[in-house]
Amino acid sequence: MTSQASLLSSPDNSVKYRSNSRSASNSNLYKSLEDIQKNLDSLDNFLTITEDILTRERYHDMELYKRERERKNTGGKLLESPASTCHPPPLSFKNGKIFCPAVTATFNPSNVQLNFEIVKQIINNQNNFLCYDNHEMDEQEIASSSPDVNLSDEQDIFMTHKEDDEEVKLKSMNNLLMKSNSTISSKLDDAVMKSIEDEIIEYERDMRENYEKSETMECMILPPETPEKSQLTQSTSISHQSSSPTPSEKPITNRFIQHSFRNLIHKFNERSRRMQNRLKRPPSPTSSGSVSTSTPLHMKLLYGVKNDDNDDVVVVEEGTDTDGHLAGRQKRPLAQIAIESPAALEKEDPNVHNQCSIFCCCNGPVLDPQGKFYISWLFIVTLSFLYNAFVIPLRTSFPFQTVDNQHLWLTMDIVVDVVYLVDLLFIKHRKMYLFEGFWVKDRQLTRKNYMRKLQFKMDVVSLLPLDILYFIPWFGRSAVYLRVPRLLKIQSFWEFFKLLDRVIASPHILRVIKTLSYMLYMIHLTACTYYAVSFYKGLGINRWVFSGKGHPYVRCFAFATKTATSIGKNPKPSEVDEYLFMTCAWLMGVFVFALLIGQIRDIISTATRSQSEYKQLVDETLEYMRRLQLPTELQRRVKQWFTFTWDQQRSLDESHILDSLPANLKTDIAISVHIQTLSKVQLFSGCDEAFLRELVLKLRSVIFLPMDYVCKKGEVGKEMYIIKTGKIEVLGKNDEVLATLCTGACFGEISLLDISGGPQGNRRTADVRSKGFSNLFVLSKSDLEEVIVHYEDARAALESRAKALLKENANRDKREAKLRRPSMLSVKSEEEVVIDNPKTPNQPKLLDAVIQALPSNSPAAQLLTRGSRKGKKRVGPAPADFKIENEIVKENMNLTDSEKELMMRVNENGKSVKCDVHKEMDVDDAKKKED
Ligand SMILES: Nc1ncnc2c1ncn2[C@@H]1O[C@@H]2COP(=O)(O)O[C@H]2[C@H]1O
Repeated sequence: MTSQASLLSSPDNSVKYRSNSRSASNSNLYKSLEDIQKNLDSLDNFLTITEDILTRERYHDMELYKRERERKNTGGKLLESPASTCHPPPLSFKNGKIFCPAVTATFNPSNVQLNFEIVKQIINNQNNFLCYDNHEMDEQEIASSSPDVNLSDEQDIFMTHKEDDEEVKLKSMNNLLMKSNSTISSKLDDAVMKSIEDEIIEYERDMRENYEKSETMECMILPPETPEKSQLTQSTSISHQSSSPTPSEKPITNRFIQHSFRNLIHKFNERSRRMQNRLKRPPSPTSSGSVSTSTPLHMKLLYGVKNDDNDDVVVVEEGTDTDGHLAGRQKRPLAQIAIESPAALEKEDPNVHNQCSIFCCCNGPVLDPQGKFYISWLFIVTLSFLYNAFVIPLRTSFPFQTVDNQHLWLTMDIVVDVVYLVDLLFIKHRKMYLFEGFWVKDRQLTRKNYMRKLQFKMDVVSLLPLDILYFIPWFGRSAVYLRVPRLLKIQSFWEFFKLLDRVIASPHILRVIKTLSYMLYMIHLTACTYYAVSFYKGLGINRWVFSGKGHPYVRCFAFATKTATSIGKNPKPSEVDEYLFMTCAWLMGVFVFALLIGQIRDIISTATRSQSEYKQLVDETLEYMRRLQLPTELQRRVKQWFTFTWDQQRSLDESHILDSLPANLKTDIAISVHIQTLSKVQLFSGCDEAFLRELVLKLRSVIFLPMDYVCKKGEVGKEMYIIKTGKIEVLGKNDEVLATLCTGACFGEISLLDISGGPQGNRRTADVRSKGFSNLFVLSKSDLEEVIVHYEDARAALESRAKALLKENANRDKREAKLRRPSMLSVKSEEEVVIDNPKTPNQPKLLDAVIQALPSNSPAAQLLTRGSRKGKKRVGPAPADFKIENEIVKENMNLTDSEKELMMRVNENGKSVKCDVHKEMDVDDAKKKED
């Protein structure tokens, strides 16, 4: 039960739900890290292939080098290496793969050759870079240091510039690495770019250190021609570069680069693994149990972009507001985003803090947009807005603001302005919002979120203190129209109605009120305009304008209402401007009125849709039954079922209502709905929580009328039932009530489980009848099997109960059979009775006493003393004297029943007689036993 309680408590569920969405976000991040790792792995593979190819290239270069030397010796021209190109085709790095458009175009991408070609291309690129740098160092090679440099040239360079400065070479390698890194960086996922840069810096430092070390190391280089050389080059250190720039040096360089690459990859891998581990860590209780933490922000790894202003890599955060709309984007330095700690968040962007220090006086909790406080506050803001919305046009057109009362109006104005200001400074920016499914409660972020929104801008503009212009004589205090910007607070009005719509029990009424208020406002505006026009033209100058008699607002409002609702009977316009006014008013009236009427109709029809559907269904069903001329009693019962079901559930099929919801929400709703019943199901009280969660989704509600049979004995069992409300009777033979079950009890499981050894297999073992109206949950056999297969304890509980019931029923049957047996016997004795003589040689004392008591010549005494003949005797009526004698015996002697019985069975002829007393006694005995 405890487990059920914990399962069913709604806060727990909501936490589970939130933690679900958080874990979803985690898993996304986890996946992307896995992808990064995969990419790194493929890079690693790529390097392995590169190493292979480099070995081949080395031998190839050696060949070329030899040939070139021969040619030079013979005065021939330089040979062009087949591998060389004038302009190395650009390489690109994407999704952990390297592309070379020139190569890709000529080879089938699936071909392994493509990879080799790409690798070759890289090698050429690297060689070219190296050559280029070396050429710069030597004027003799200026001509060949052009982009047209080929592989042979490089070898030449290596040969002819042995004395090149080592540092220059190291620089060239650095450059090469930086170039290749920058190419990769530009193509790599932006999210890891920053990390790459860091790694490169680290790498450069390592390389410099290596170089410094290398200077102190011994150098062992053999001439390229010797086979030993190639072996020895394997073991040479980086310092080889400084000794002899022979072709053998290139592989060393390449290996060095590869080594560095591997290092880099290793570091990347480690880093991503670390991130994954961090993600794997279970959430802290605060983060999982409460929506109030800033945990979601830790997960905000979105996409990196280059900041246009300062070239820093920044991250664009996309947020959604409480309504699920995109709340805008935030750019933040990439360094901050990987995994943010709450502390980091606190420190985040101190400038923002300074910029809006005006807000920082109000430290305090964030506000729940659906909480009571916030809604109450919104109500105050809405009232303030409505005040402005009604009063500004009213005071502008009607002469209601006089010198006498203007201080009152001004006080009211100040009050509502203060409300606006408080809302802007203290409330709105504290409102927490949803971001990627998490409530963001960080104060700085809520503030930023508010400031990003249009609402903030409108709120600021709405507070423009144009009222100051009152002091300018040209405007004066009557220039209330200066307060028009206050109407920009309309967003709060809408927000209030939207929130209220979600919170209150009957939103339809609210919607009608909102729609009516729009209509009234339109009429109000028309009334104000009518008075303003009349005043401008001169009150009472003709029949159309306001005459100035009566209460101006009431009269003008009535005029506007008649116009807007097209009631008519308004004074006829006579002049052009009057016609124009009336035309606009009529058009507006028709349009707005049609719109409003339509809206109200929609609202009402939505509110009553399910009821009208129900009515329609009832009508159709009754009509159908009438057409088929079904028995009146059946029709009455169907009607009864409709009425009761509707009263109980306000819907005929509850299941389809939740169809569109995701499974977890459906389960939560189902649990909340069925909590009462499930908590009473003793059978499942010890079962797994998960079992109940699964079970609850499969339950279907059914209603039975009084004396309806839920199932009948012998039927094939296809469903089992849990009683929600009402009483159910399990009937035995002759409609004997075996058990009465009530709320929380289960039945119908025996035939469903098909217990082995059960007498009837999958057949119902008893009739089950609804005593009154009862509401049952039905669980189909397939659903039960589907769930129970995973929960052994639940199956065991059901089976043990089923077996217990079977045993109980079997015992009952046995008892009944036993009870029936004597009666069967007596029926048999109608035909024949067998009496056994006492077999014992010693007569019982009582028998002796009987014999003594009997007259010695009486047949009975003779029989008793001589013994009876064993055999079957036909039963006949007992002689009258026997009965009398027996009566006497009974009366006079204190005999036991069995002795009496014996006596009664004995007659003087030694014949067996029918003995009704016996039968009666037997039945009595059985009854006593049963009792
Ligand atoms: N003696 C009993 N007491 C209570 N319930 C019973 C008894 N006998 C049978 N049932 C229930 O009545 C159900 C009839 O259908 P089943 O045989 O499927 O399962 C049966 C049991 O759940």
